[in-house]
Amino acid sequence: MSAYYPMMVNLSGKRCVVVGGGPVAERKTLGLLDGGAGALIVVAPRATAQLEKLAAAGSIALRRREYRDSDAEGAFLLIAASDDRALNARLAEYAESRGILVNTADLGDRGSFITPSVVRRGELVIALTTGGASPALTALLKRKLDGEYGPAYERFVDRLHALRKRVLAKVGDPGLRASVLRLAAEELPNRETWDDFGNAGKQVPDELEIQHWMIRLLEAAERGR
Ligand SMILES: C[C@@]1(CC(=O)O)c2cc3[nH]c(cc4nc(cc5[nH]c(cc(n2)[C@H]1CCC(=O)O)[C@@](C)(CC(=O)O)[C@@H]5CCC(=O)O)C(CC(=O)O)=C4CCC(=O)O)c(CCC(=O)O)c3CC(=O)O
Ligand SMILES: NC(=O)C1=CN([C@@H]2O[C@H](COP(=O)(O)OP(=O)(O)OC[C@H]3O[C@@H](n4cnc5c(N)ncnc54)[C@H](O)[C@@H]3O)[C@@H](O)[C@H]2O)C=CC1
Repeated sequence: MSAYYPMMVNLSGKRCVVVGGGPVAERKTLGLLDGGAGALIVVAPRATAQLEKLAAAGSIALRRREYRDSDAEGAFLLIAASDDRALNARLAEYAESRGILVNTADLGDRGSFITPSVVRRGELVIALTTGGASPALTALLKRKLDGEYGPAYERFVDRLHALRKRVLAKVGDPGLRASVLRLAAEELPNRETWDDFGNAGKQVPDELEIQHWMIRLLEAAERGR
């Protein structure tokens, strides 16, 4: 059993390469795009319709042929998702020897990282894994979290972010600052208000609304001292 260290990696401007073009490669490719991968190359003689669509839209560069080592040149990250076990094993070794982060879809702990399940709500990212013990459980828990943390969280986190910037600029006392920001986070959207909140669209938080929120929270924090 391996122990894993979770990180959130910034992929903007980083070259990422996926080897394979089946449903698994497709899922990993979509995950990389959601994660902001800059230059994304997919290499496979056969690719799913969705991967072909992404190529036609210019979101990925699809090389419709077998993998060659030159494909991995300059890569920051590589995903070995072909159905050729020997190739995936060789890719893991090749990438590791060159300091390229590598994931193997069929040989979990042979790579340098594994891919978690992810629920995204704007800047809120919930990632989970069983470390290879049960990907089926990972997928099940993701569906539960997806229901638990609805679309309203995106706007809520946007507003928390705007509030935090304002509080950091305006409130000098670090203790008071922390109290205000903790109180704000405790105002989680609840099930009754979800729909209103979520359906209000992805508005940019209103300056005045944030200012009023900060004043209300400051008063509550002062009262709590
Ligand atoms: C080690 C790891 C390496 C890696 O891929 O990074 C790995 C390995 C393998 N998966 C296999 C099978 C399945 N994988 C899924 C689903 C997912 N697998 C994912 C990750 C991981 N899979 C990493 C561990 C993560 C963890 O444990 O938490 C998810 C979370 C993320 C993603 O892939 O993007 C994604 C859910 C996405 C979502 O829904 O959000 C399902 C369920 C389904 O399809 O519904 C099944 C069938 C049921 C079952 O087997 O449990 C097999 C056997 C293949 C075979 O039989 O040939 C191997 C090979 C092996 O065990 O070594
Ligand atoms: N990690 C995970 O979540 C899961 C992993 N798997 C494993 O992932 C592997 C891939 O699964 P699928 O996408 O369903 O397979 P698939 O058989 O649908 O697709 C395999 C892809 O690999 C490509 N390929 C084969 N040889 C290649 C080469 N030399 N160079 C470049 N591409 C090549 C094929 O053209 C095809 O696009 C399977 O071997 C399976 O063991 C399966 C299910 C889940």
